Amino acid sequence: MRLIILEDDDGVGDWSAKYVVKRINEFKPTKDRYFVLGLPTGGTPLKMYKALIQHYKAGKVSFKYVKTFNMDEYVGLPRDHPESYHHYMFNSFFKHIDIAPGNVNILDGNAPDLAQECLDYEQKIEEAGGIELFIGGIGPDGHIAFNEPGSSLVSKTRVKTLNQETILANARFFGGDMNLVPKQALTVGVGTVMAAKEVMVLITGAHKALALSKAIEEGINHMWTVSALQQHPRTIMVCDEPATLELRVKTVKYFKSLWEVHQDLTKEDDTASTVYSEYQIERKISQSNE
Ligand SMILES: N[C@@H]1[C@@H](O)[C@H](O)[C@@H](COP(=O)(O)O)O[C@@H]1O
Repeated sequence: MRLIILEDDDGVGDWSAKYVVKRINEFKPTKDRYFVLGLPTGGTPLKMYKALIQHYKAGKVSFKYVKTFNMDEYVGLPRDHPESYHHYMFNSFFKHIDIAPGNVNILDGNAPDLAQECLDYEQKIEEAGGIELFIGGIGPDGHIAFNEPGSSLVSKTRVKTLNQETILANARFFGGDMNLVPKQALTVGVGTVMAAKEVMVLITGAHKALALSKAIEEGINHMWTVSALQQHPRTIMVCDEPATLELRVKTVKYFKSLWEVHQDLTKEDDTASTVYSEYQIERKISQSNE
């Protein structure tokens, strides 16, 4: 597992966006070979989405051959509700980039048969060839997606009842009123995230410090579901300084000593630059046709 420690949440947004750009460009997606990206919601990834939009506008990346799968969605919240994850994703990211709507996948929390919706979602991920890079966020109780404490670590996409802590944490998005937060959600499972080829988790703020320490310094435990990632061969945790408050000094020192190596992870190589220019050419052609 890698732990990238940045000064603040701006640093986390910038670093993670650069990493996504690099991974997509290195993959060189085409119409016959899509890059499959797993995406989170919440306050934490907003800066990454902003930075990705800037990279897209600067012609550094295209999402034309990218398929996305979101982690979760509330049950029973209308799709156009300002706090639905459909609404969040469209407004914070999708409407600003060149992704085709048909390549966006978000669980439908209003589906007539929720269990079937979850089975179909797993099927769609499989048909897309599996997730290349799953980006996630965590709750202060260490849940990944909506895999609350006690969730099975091999779980797949399913309906989950949210616990009090999550409802309380998310009440800030519903005018501070816990009663307005949906009590259930559809979520990919821990096993769904584990099946991705690579996972990147974004963690910012002192309120996530205990969860981060449980995730990396203690054993795998279903009460801190993000800790399952210790068994994933390719995981990157990207955090800010406040999130490291509960870590041991030697843990922080160790990961900081790898800074040079970590910086290299976002550097584009020569081949990737060639891909940029292909995108740029394509963009120029389509702009001149507009
Ligand atoms: N289901 C979402 C998670 O997917 C998200 O990671 C978490 C953290 O959100 P925030 O980034 O706002 O702290 O919130 C919710 O519980």
